[in-house]
Amino acid sequence: MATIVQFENVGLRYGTGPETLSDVSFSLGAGSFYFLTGASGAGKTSLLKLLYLAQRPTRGMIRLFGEDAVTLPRARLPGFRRRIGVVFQDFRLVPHLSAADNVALPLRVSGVPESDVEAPVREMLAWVGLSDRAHARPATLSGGEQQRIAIARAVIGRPEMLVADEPTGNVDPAMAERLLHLFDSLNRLGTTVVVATHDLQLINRIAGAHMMRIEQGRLSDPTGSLRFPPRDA
Ligand SMILES: Nc1ncnc2c1ncn2[C@@H]1O[C@H](COP(=O)(O)OP(=O)(O)OP(=O)(O)O)[C@@H](O)[C@H]1O
Repeated sequence: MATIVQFENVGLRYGTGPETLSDVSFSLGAGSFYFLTGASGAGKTSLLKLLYLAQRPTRGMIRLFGEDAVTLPRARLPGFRRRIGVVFQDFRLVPHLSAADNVALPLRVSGVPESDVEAPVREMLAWVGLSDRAHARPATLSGGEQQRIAIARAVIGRPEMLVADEPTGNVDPAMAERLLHLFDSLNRLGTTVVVATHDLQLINRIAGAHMMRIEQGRLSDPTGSLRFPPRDA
C-alpha cells in the first residue's frame, strides 16, 4: 500500500512553551481510515494541523503525497491544501455566504465551471440532510447544522485526504452515524480519512479502521502497525 503521510520524530512547540508533540512517528497508508483519540489537551488538534499544513513542526520530518512537507515552498502550499479536505473543530464557515455557497467553495476555488457546481452542491446538501437550508447564512444555523455544512464543504471536492477534528461533536447519535457513513463512502472511493474523536463508540463502526492514540503529546500505537519503518527494521 502506498504511503500518503509519513511523520518521523516530529516535535511541535508553541512559542517558548514545552513541547506539545514529541517524537511522533507514524505513516498513513493511502486509502485507509484512521481514528485519532486522546484526552482533551493531549495534542490531537495540533497533530491534525501538522497534517493539513496549517502548522510547521519545530523538529522532525513530514512527508505528504511523497514530498517533504516541512521545506515545501510557501507558494506550493495552496496546491497541497486543495488535495486535503478539512473539517475544523470550530467549522470556519464564511459568515456572509449561504450554506450552499460555503459548500461550493472548494469547487469554485479549484476553478470548476459554474455549470458543474450546482449539482454536486445539491447532492452534498441532501447527504447531510440540509437541502432545505441551502440559502441560510451560517449564523442562522444550529451548531450541528453548521458542522454538517462544514463536512459537506470538506468532502465535495473528493479530496485525496480528509482530516476531521471532532466532526460529530455537535450532532445527535443518529446524525453521527450518518456522517460516519458519509466518511466511509468517501473512504471506499479511495480517500484517506483521519478523524479525531473522543467518541469511542464511533471507532467500532468502521470495519478495518486503524486507531492512533495520543497521550500528553506522544503517540501510542496500540496496533503496532503505524510505524514506518518498523522500529526493529
Ligand atoms: N496556538 C497555540 N499556542 C499555544 N499553545 C497551544 C496552541 N494550540 C494548542 N496549544 C496547547 O497545546 C496542547 C494541545 O492542544 P490541542 O488543541 O492540540 O489538544 P487536543 O487534544 O486537540 O484537545 P481537545 O480535545 O480539547 O480539542 C494544549 O496544552 C494547548 O493548550
